[in-house]
Amino acid sequence: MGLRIQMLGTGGAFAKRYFNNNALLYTEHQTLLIDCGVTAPTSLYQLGKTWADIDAVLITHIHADHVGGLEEFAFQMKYIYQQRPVLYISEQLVQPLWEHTLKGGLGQDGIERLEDAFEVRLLREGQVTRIDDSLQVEIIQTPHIEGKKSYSLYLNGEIFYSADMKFQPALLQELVRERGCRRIYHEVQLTGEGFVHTTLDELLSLPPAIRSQISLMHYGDEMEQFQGKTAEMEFLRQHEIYDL
Ligand SMILES: O=c1ccn([C@@H]2O[C@@H]3COP(=O)(O)O[C@H]3[C@H]2O)c(=O)[nH]1
Ligand SMILES: [Zn+2]
Ligand SMILES: [Zn+2]
Repeated sequence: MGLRIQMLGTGGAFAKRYFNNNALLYTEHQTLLIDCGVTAPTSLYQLGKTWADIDAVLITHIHADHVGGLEEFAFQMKYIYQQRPVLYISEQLVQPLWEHTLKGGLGQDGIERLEDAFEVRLLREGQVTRIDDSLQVEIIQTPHIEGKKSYSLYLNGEIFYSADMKFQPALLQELVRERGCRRIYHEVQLTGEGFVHTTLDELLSLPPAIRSQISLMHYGDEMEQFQGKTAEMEFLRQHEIYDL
């Protein structure tokens, strides 16, 4: 069986009808959590899973809807499961994640740096990191917030996972035309200007050949009003399991 994806949540940062946009990626042998936001623990619980079911976590950027659940993850693994979970992360995010996000809560009881709480495995742009026999990942820095680094993921040389990003049509065209991309999981901001996200109108401006590869995630509570208004692009539904 190939790769499968199950969204812990498909919501944007302020969504209340959907959990934070975090994903469980099931390979042959492992479960990888992509981002771990504030609502990840509750969503995991609703799926009847525990942190022990997660083999590794990968962080794309340090907004709370993507990292707000990491303290609980690290503490439960330390105090309940006596394990140090694996964390895949861009080397550029190690320092800001620890100094600006985790240090206040996690800094205790011998935990003085990120590596004391997690087995850190560094990701680097331009490099492909093998997570297991059926999953390789490459990080691609994409524009999101000025001065805050954020990374999209290119999985197995064929699946693009946007994380949070502004519209990058040239990147999407290049991935599809030159790098064999056959599937795109893309964030979408359904209303308002795309200052830090990609708007639905921007995605609708793409050629049908690209739009037909796109599944939509990281959307607001108003999603239901946009059913039938997204051309070939389907909304991912949280907790459903999809073959990649
Ligand atoms: O100019 C603006 C406007 C809105 N915001 C919000 O802050 C949110 C942080 O999480 P997110 O990256 O999922 O989404 C972001 C936006 O919802 C912003 O950062 N800058
Ligand atoms: Zn977000
Ligand atoms: Zn963000």
